[in-house]
Amino acid sequence: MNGKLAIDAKGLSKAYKIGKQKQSVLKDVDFNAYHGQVTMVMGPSGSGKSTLIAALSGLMKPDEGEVIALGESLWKKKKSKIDRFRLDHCGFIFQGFNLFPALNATQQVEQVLKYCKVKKSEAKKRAVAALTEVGLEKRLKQTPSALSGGEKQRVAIARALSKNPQLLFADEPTSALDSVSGQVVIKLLHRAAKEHGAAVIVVTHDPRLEAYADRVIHMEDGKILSDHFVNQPQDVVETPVS
Ligand SMILES: Nc1ncnc2c1ncn2[C@@H]1O[C@H](COP(=O)(O)OP(=O)(O)OP(=O)(O)O)[C@@H](O)[C@H]1O
Repeated sequence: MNGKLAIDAKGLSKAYKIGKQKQSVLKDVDFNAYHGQVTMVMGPSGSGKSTLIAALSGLMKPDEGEVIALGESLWKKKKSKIDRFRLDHCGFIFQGFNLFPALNATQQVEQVLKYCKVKKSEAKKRAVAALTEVGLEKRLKQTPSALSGGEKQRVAIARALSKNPQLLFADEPTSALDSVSGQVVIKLLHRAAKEHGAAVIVVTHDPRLEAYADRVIHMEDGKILSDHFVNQPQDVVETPVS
């Protein structure tokens, strides 16, 4: 599985209307990502990184272009099927953790598995296993208010990993964290790629994360400026950037 194409997008364009003006945010972008790799998307604020992730993950329909995700044309599906695809195959990690304030760490993970129609007893086992994998086996019963920022982000990662997603999207996952917690988080994302075979796509401003990337893509003004493999795997051929 590792080294196989997971997502392949061609000609993505998106413009937002602000009053009567149109702002082009993605301009004919081609993008792909491979199983088992951490692909980092970097670039200045407003360059279109989050919009790209939204188009790749079925959260926001691009005006033009196609996304082939796990061999299926994402935007040709009905909305309900896109939602199902996201639930079944995609994990998300955001800067703000997005945890439910009233639920403890185990319940945060169980909740998502419930939406994925995993049985209650199985969900509990998987939640504990995922939280143990991120080193939170002693914090299973804590609610977010009793957890540090780094621990909250680890709960969010456990929640994403518990579904064993083939596509893992992280948008600025370390920007609210100190450098030690940030490193733990990126190491976990790296492990998700190497051990679970996920295609991990990380949007970040944080240059320290580059050390853990297999590939670094730079965006500017809605376009991809550069795309290079850092640790070139043998069975992947570098794609030229037009
Ligand atoms: N829903 C929206 N409506 C209107 N404009 C939007 C919307 N979402 C994003 N934009 C604009 O599109 C541009 C690109 O936004 P995007 O969030 O994709 O960039 P980014 O590279 O992720 O930026 P940042 O690093 O600051 O998060 C920005 O100018 C932003 O203001």
